[in-house]
Amino acid sequence: MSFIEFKKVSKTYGDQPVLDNINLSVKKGEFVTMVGASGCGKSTFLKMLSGQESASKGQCLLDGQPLTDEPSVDRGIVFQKYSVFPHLSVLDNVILGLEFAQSKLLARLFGKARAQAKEKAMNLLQRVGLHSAANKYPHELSGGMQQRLAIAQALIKEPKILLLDEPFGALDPGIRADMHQLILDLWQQTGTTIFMVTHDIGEGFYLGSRLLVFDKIRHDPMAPNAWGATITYDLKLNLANHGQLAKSGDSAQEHSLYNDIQHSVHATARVQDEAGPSIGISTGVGA
Ligand SMILES: Nc1ncnc2c1ncn2[C@@H]1O[C@H](COP(=O)(O)OP(=O)(O)OP(=O)(O)O)[C@@H](O)[C@H]1O
Repeated sequence: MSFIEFKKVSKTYGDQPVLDNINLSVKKGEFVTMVGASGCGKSTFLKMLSGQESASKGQCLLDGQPLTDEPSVDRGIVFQKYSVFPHLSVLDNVILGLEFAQSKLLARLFGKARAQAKEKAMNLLQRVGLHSAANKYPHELSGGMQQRLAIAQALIKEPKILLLDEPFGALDPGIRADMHQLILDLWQQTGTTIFMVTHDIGEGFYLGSRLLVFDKIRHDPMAPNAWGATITYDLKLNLANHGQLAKSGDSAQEHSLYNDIQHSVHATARVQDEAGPSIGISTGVGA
């Protein structure tokens, strides 16, 4: 049975279609990266996975059950902009993740439960390279450190799914490379299923075990918002090369797909920006 399944899912906001006929089946432990032109519904898709938004049509299933629209410890979320609490220390930010999960009423743990939470949080801070900053406050951290903290905060609950919305988009290239290694290490250690939105197609190829492209297959230049996007490419990436692709020089096939995807995403972005006649329609390529 699939771990996550979307069956004929569509999403509209008011009368604006955003996503159309999404069909997807994901197994436990996949690392799914998602790319697409700005505004084509990638964050909306993540919000449906997180339960913040529900489908307008179709079914979203987790372990065969409809996804609930309540925040759940099943799902940890990290956004592009640092989503940590400024008035709490690094350590308390991570412990808070557990407090919310374990003590829903008070969001506080006491005594032995807090001591255990502290030990678990320190272990995780060690794994993300922040243990020596445990008593600092977020404003004392660099951007990369704040994203490490946000990832630790999401992972402390041992979520079944980690949702990442452009988590490295605001970071310098050198720090991004460190974060790539960190997220690949954590993925391999935890076996968590990851969905990650990125604007960087190369990052999508580099990190993912599977890459989804969201794009519109129908465009009306006079009404750029008339149609929603769907999944136009669903690529299983070469696991033998996983994490090495960008370094080792891509395989010819993946290189050519990279170019096709870049072309179609840019064409859609151009149509949306200009609402002009230069239209690129992507042809779907199955995995
Ligand atoms: N809560 C909402 N109410 C109404 N419209 C919304 C809402 N959230 C998103 N939209 C619209 O849905 C469309 C898709 O937005 P979404 O943020 O999912 O796109 P995206 O692909 O993640 O974009 P970006 O890459 O720029 O972050 C946009 O036209 C946006 O304006």
